[in-house]
Amino acid sequence: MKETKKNAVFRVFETAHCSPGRYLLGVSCQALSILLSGVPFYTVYRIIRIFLLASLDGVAVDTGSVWLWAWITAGSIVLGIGLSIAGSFICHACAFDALYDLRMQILDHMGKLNLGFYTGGQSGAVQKMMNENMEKMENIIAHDFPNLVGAGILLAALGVLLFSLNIPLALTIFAALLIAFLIQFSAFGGKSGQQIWADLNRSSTELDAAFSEYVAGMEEEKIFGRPEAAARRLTALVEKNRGHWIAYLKRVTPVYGAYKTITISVLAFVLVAGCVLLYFNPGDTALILEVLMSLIVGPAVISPLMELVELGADLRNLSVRMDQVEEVLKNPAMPEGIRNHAEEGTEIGFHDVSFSYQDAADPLRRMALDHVSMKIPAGCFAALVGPSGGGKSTAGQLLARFWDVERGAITIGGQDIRDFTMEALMEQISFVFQDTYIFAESVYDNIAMHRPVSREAVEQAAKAARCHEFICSLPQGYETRLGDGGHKLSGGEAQRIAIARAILKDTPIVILDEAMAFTDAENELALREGMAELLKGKTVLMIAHRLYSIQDADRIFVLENGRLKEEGTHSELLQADRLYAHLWNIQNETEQWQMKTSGIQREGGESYA
Ligand SMILES: Nc1ncnc2c1ncn2[C@@H]1O[C@H](COP(=O)(O)OP(=O)(O)OP(=O)(O)O)[C@@H](O)[C@H]1O
Repeated sequence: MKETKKNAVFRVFETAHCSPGRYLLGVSCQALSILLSGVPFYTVYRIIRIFLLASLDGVAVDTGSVWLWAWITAGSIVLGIGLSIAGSFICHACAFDALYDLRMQILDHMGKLNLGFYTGGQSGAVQKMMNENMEKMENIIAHDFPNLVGAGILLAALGVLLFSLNIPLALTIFAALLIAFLIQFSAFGGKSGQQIWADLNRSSTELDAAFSEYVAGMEEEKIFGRPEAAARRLTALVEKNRGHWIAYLKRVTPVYGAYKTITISVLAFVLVAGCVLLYFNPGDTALILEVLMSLIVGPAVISPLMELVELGADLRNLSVRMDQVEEVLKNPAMPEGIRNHAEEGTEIGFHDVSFSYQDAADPLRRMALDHVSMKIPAGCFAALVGPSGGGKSTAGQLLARFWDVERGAITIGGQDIRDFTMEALMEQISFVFQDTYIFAESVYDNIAMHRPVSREAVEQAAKAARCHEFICSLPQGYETRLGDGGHKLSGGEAQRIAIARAILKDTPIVILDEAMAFTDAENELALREGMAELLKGKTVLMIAHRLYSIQDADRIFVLENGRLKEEGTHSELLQADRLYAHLWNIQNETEQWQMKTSGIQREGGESYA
């Protein structure tokens, strides 16, 4: 059965917990002010009527009544302005409150989601929603919805007035407008109309995505590919989009022209109908006045009707935006435990852990970790190695609860990590990623990460992470602004900032995921010396590709295709002569080959190394 969704405005207020009563008051004020904007049409008619009747009857004009209607006109205008200001103020306040509450809910909820949410594609959608959608929702709630209600009420009131005045004339006005709107709907209605609209939307989205990719991939395309081929692909999409626009315009333009002409010339329809009525009822003074009234009030119907149609589309828009908000809020929050700290040390245990990124029902499901059991004693320097895609990063991320395991358990100090509060877990773990995010803030803030730490502590951590020197050479030293619009760091420099963060955080467990991937040989050596002292006594899980960098590890775990293949020390694993020994030999051969080739080049005197 098709699910019927509640009105989008109700959904906003239901989700955002903002007073619907206050909003209703604001909308009522706005609606009343719009309704009052119709009053002068009636009062002016009454004034003209007084003058016309006096001149037809040859009597003096009833100036008292004229003044009364004039005062009513002025009063309705002043009251309308007052109500409009009050309504607008209340509706804006409600919209800001509602959106503030929605933003806070989303932020709060995002804080409860597993960290894996941020490594997926959804974070981009959330960014878009927080920036673009919220702004547009404010507009719809503060302006469009009150205007829509006001336009509806005004339309109903004018309808009642016109029908009570003269039914054939009222029917003429509404029939003309109905025909105009039916013509307009015909442009988008029907299978072919909807197809044209859907094709245009699809090709525009496709074009946007292609443009972004074209710009983002320009470097690679120029170096490895053929930029002219990429430009041709883009040109084809531009042509396609142009074709859809032409099809759309061919359909819409004549229809829109007819719609506009009919709505604007509603007066002509009233005039024709009025003349016909007067032809059959010559000398009917009341009828003359009714025709006059219809001529004055008729055009007043057009603008609220147009607003109803246009704002209706905006409301559909609000519904789509609310769907996106609800989509994020629907992501289940990660259940947290109640343990505030680890009492039993920092031994890490993987107990028969299985995990997949795909659902159980997915036919392409592949286990990222498959029945993995590992024990890393407290204070141990452990390494995770193995072929690419073996599950090393996944294992590190599961330990920090980026996701929860599907089977088995991960423990710290014998305690399931799911029993800890997230804060308690994060107090035990530091994570240094291969790709480091640098905030658009000062170097100091990027290392301190908004924690109350002294300048000395930050500098000490930077010294240990071998980044103090390059920081001092920056224009404003530790106050230099980094990130977007600021000083750009190299990959290696950014990674050393991340290591400084971890050193400063000083947690008993440190996970290093290819943390030295961007570090050159000289810096890696210096970094190791600096870190050795700081990692002393800590439980370290190092994920590495370069085996020579972990040969001193107390324990090495070798993962392949999500399975733990072997474990031991470097010499034990070499002796076992299995996967690790094989990988070690390949890396050695590669290095010797590199040394040989650079040697040959040097001998030939043509080396650029
Ligand atoms: N966010 C993700 N969504 C879906 N699949 C993923 C995700 N991250 C990793 N995978 C898949 O899970 C498997 C294990 O990946 P993982 O990154 O843990 O391996 P790895 O050993 O760290 O690889 P590498 O050495 O190349 O970094 C791979 O098949 C990978 O394609």
